[in-house]
Amino acid sequence: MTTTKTQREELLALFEGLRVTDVRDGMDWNMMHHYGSVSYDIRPLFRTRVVGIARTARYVPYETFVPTMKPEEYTEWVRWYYSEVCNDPWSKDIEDGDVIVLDQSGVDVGILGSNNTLDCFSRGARGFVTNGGVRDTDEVILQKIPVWSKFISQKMDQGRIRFEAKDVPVNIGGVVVNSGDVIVADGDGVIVVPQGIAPEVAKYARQELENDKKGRRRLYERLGWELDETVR
Ligand SMILES: O=C([O-])CC(=O)C(=O)O
Ligand SMILES: [Mg+2]
Repeated sequence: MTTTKTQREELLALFEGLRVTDVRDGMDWNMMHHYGSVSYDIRPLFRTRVVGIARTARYVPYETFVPTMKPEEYTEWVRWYYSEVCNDPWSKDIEDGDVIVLDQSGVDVGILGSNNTLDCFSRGARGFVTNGGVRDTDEVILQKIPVWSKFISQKMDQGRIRFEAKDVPVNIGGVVVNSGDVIVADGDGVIVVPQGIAPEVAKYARQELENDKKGRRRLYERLGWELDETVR
């Protein structure tokens, strides 16, 4: 995994402005046709784009039952659960430019919400990808926090899911994501680029973007349209 701040900035600069489709093409140009595209059922909560470096964590189903208790005892139990069982030790590691990638093992909870996404965002995270759910979505959208998820879930974590490991390989929509991989995400979904091939992928992705711009610029001119930033 890239460690220095400068190396991270250089890596991210290679992908700045590239679309998911350009990066898809750049992977193809490197004979990676089989790899990188996260399943199309993992979608953005709203139209936005992000380029970042993956920071992964895995969560698994909670195996234990919830003891019977009174509502006034439940508040304390939930506090314990979030601090000891479904915690997020990876959040202390967040660096500028991270995309948080969570595997929630198919559990129907909103592991991401209005609070924890904003907290991570304030620490430098640029966006979030989960193969599970997000909740509090009206506020997440209002706060403009980029999230790609499989579904929206109303449910909290306690009694349902627990933290298992951080910085481990995770399977997100059929792609193994490692901490340090490059993540590009936009309205077309999410693509993952293994760090080792990132410069070669970015080079041919850039070629595809420039060809697309050139072609569409000619069509804009034929149509008498004003040129916008997507063709300049
Ligand atoms: O509690 C959670 O795990 C997610 C959530 O609702 C929030 O952060 O607002
Ligand atoms: Mg919440």
